[in-house]
Formats: sequence, structure tokens, C-alpha cells
Amino acid sequence: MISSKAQYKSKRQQKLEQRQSQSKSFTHSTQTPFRDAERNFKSRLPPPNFDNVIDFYNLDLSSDEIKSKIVKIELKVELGKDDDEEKENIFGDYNELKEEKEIIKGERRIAYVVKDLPGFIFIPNPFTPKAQKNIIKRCLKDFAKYPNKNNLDTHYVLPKEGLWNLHEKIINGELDKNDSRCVVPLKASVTGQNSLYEEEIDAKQEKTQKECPQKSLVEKEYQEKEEREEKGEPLPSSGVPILSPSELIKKLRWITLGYQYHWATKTYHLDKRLPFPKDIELLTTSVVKSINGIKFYTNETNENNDKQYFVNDYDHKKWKPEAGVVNYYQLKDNIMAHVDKSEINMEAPLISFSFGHTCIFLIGGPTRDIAPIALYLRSGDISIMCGPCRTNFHGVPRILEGTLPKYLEPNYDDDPEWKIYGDFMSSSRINVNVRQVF
Ligand SMILES: O=C(O)CCC(=O)C(=O)O
Ligand SMILES: [Fe+2]
Repeated sequence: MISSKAQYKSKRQQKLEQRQSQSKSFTHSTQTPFRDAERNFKSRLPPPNFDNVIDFYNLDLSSDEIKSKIVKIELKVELGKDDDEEKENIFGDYNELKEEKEIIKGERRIAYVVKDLPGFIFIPNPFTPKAQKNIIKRCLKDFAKYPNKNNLDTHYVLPKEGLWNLHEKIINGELDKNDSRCVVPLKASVTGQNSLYEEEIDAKQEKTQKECPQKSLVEKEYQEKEEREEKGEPLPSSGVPILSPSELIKKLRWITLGYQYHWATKTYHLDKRLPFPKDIELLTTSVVKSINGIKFYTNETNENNDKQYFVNDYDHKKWKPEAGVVNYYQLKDNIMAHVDKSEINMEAPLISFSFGHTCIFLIGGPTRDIAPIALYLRSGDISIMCGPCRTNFHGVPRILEGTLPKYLEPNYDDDPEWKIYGDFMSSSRINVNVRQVF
């Protein structure tokens, strides 16, 4: 029944309403279950609904539906256990832990799988705080510099010693942040200087923005440009703001390890292969060994009603970590749904390590039409995508504020060296993911 009010609506009003409802139904038709989940977790007001997020550390508190999906499995070998007993465990020495300190201690022999997501494996944090800190330091100080590519290369010619070293010098009072040597020069096309990656920075920013799942900096930079203009502050001719290393380090979003990746074309530079960092290689080798041959029953049955099982039969002896991405998230950052499919070898697992703040990780199926499951990834946790899961859509819609473990806080230990890293981690999450290309 048409309401009495509607009968008196002007023609213009009716047309407007018609258009609005058409545009709504259009929006609806482009919505997917994956997009819906992203919207839920990205929302600030109202806050997200966290009801169905899998928390592998508190499965007892989960709904029966979640409990029925999760299987606890035993890893084939203890993580970091080498044939050589004398060798230090690469995930850190548990004997060094001070009992009273607040840590989540994984057992190094357990993992979880999700019945309707064959190929996804979750390993609760097997690292000691000290081992986590070492990797975080490596990501910021050693990996985020030449010759590894990073997102800032598109806009800046960065100092070869890396932004972190300059940032450290500023904090330690060894360098003035207004020192002209400290201001990171603009890219070659603006300053006339030689660029590190001439051909790469020429790739159209627009294209990069569209095709790269990592949220581009361009949007933020234009916002900053407008703010500078409003304040009457000088602008570099290109519109790329000149920032001190301490400001710029917070804009670091990703770096690549091993075979360098070209986001615009989603291919690896086969002629730009850098040696893969040994420590990260060892971690992944241990993980791949520990999951070799694990088997579990899924929720599926075949036509004879036989239960189906998933087995990870990737031979760990074939594992070669050849490429990696380190993602640096600030609290407001996210990665939209995507599939990592640039590797020629899609049989090998993709190993992913989380450090710092907890995030919501979404993982669905081969299209966005499949509703993803949501889970928490905490500092030290390892997630693995192998087998059929390797081609599933996944993403990180949200980093959760206030979730930095105490042991990563700047002043937690009497470790003056950690303070500057802890300050950075106070608003960050770091993800290291490793792939085999061939
Ligand atoms: O940050 C994460 O946990 C996932 C990152 C990711 O999916 C990627 O870099 O491809
Ligand atoms: Fe990914």
C-alpha cells in the first residue's frame, strides 16, 4: 500500500527517490560476502561485530559452530628443532624466559586447521619475545633499504643506508631533523638526480594504485599536499611532500626480499634476484618441515559418502624461499582482498609471520562470493596457505588498537636499544611473508 504521504510527493522528489533506489540496488549487486566482511571490520562507528572471529588462544570461549570447524593437529617436528641438539633454537630459547613475564607461549608442536578451509594452517606463536624483537629489528633496520625495493621508491630517492638509520641518528641527537642532508630528496624526474630504479618509478602511479592490493600512499600524500597549501607551506614542485626520515618511516608500507616484485605488472623481476636473508630462510625451512605430511579430515564427503581428507604433501626438501614481502601497517592501514598468484610454483606453501599489534585476517575461497572466515593473528603467530588454499582470497581489514604485547612496548625491558623500535611498534604491525617462485 502506498502511504498517504507518497501520494503528495512532487514529481522531482519521486524521480530522485527512484534514482536513489536504483543506485542502491546497483551497489548491492556489486557487494560480495567478502566485501561485506571487510566493511564490518573496517567500520569505526558502529564498531565491528567480532562474534565470529576465531581466537585460537581461547577456543573454549568460542561458539559451538566455530569449535566444530577447528581441528588441533600435531606438527611433524618441533619447530626450530634441528638434528644438531646443541644448536640454538631459531625461534628463541625458552629457557631464557623469565616466568613472571607476560608472554603467550606456543608449544612448538601444535597447529590448528579449519575443516572447511583445506590448506590453511595456523601455528600459535612459537617465538620468544627476544626472537621476535630480533626479527622486527631486521625488518626495520636491515631489510628496509637498498637494494630491496619499497613503496617509497616511487616518490623518493632514499638514502642507501636506509631511513631507519637516519631516524635513529635523529633520535640519538646525532643528526638534526632539519639538516638539509636529512631531508630525503625527491625522485629523479623532479630533482634531476639519478634514481635507483628509474624504470620502476616511471610506472604510472594510477596503475599501481589500481592493481596493487597494498593501500597506496598517493591518496594520503595528496591530502597532505592540500593541508600544506592551506597552511601556506612551501611545496615541492611534484606535490610529493618533503618529510624527515622520522616522518617518512611511518609511510613505509612494504619492501621486497629475494626476487624483487613489480606491483604494477604483478610479476617478479627475474633479473633482480637478491640473496634471501638466512635467518628468515631458516624459519621457513623449519615451518615447511613441520607441516610436511600433515593430514586431517575436512567436512566434505564424496559421492560414496566417504569422508574426504586433506594432506599437505609438499616435499619439504623442495622448499626454496625465493621471494618475500614485508608489510608495515600503521593502525589505520589495511590490505584488501587479493590472491597471491604471481608465483609460477603454486604448489609450495606461502608462509606468513605476524609481529606487533593483532590484526583481523580474513580468508575465503577462490572468489569474493565465498564468505571468508575471520581470525585473530597475534604477535609471533604463523599462518600458512598451502594446497587449494593457496589461491584463496584473503586480506587484513583491521589492525586492533591496544593489542601490542607488553614485551614489545618501548620501555618494557631495561633494553635501551629496543626503545626506538618499541616506539615504532606502538602504532604498527609487521608481516613477513615468504614464497617459492619456481
Ligand atoms: O599481513 C598479512 O598478514 C597478510 C599480507 C598479505 O596477504 C600479502 O602481503 O600478500
Ligand atoms: Fe597475500
